[in-house]
Amino acid sequence: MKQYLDLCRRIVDTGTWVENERTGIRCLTVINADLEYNVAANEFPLITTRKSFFKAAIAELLGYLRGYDSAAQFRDIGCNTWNANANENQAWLNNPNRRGEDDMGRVYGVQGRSWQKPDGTHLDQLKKVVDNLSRGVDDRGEIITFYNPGEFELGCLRPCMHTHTFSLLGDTLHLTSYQRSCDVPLGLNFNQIQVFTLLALVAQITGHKPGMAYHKIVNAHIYENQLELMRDVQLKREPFPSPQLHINPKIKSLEDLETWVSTDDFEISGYQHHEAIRYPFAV
Ligand SMILES: Nc1nc(=O)c2c([nH]1)NC[C@@H]1CN(c3ccc(C(=O)N[C@@H](CCC(=O)O)C(=O)O)cc3)CN21
Ligand SMILES: O=c1ccn([C@H]2C[C@H](O)[C@@H](COP(=O)(O)O)O2)c(=O)[nH]1
Repeated sequence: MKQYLDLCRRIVDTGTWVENERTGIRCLTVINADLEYNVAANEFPLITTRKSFFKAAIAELLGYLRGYDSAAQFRDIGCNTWNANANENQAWLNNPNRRGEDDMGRVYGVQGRSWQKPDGTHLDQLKKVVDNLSRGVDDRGEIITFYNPGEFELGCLRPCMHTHTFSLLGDTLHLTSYQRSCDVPLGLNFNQIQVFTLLALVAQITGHKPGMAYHKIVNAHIYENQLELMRDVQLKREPFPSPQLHINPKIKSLEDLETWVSTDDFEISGYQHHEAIRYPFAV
């Protein structure tokens, strides 16, 4: 939690104002932030200086792992975060590749599970990584990347958290996740949960101990219409200790994640938090 608050404080104190053409809202911005989560010690990086709706973040992660491409699929499993980008983003509404209501196009999980090869066949990046790790193999390229510049025009948004690299040292699995653009009040609240949970889940289904998750962010920003709430409300609060995450031990395979797993299989304990803050969202 301290590292999150330090990043917020750093943006407020030292950030530079940058115009943003896509949203029309300028952002107070810093470049480069390195966050670390101790998954081995189960220090779940849930924001405590406001109430965090962690199940929606885990649902979003499940949707990515399943290769979802529609905001309706995300809604069905308890996540509303893609409604606006699928249905209210003017550039995407004007894009002839959009296939109607709720379509997100070839974003995130579609690339992760079904990367199109030049011969027209598809590559399942996640399955390759899970299969190798399950056999105890780390080929130094256990990488899942959602970043496919050749298909940007086929999706509603370029992926923000775009690449995840797994590393196996003995029987301990580590994760390094890369993010190009980060809405610190809203997006990072979800992204911290997702990086942590991704490592915990992949360690569980491949039979390893979870170690450290390293979260590397390039452009970290606060939108102008969020600044006052962050500076004058959230940053004035004292954080509580980290809660713990409990994942249903019956989850044992990628197939389990694809079929029956839901947000009911994730619980937390020890979550003390301040009251909710509703930050504005820039489409
Ligand atoms: N401007 C912007 N910021 C983002 O963080 C973001 C995007 N766009 N577009 C794509 C996804 C969607 N994401 C989102 C979208 C909404 C919330 C959000 O409204 N969170 C609320 C709680 C939502 C709930 O109750 O489930 C929050 O208070 O954290 C979070 C992440 C992250 N990404
Ligand atoms: O997982 C996510 C997804 C998105 N965001 C934020 C970062 C930016 O504020 C917007 C995306 O805008 P771009 O113009 O494509 O950079 O969404 C996030 O923080 N986390």
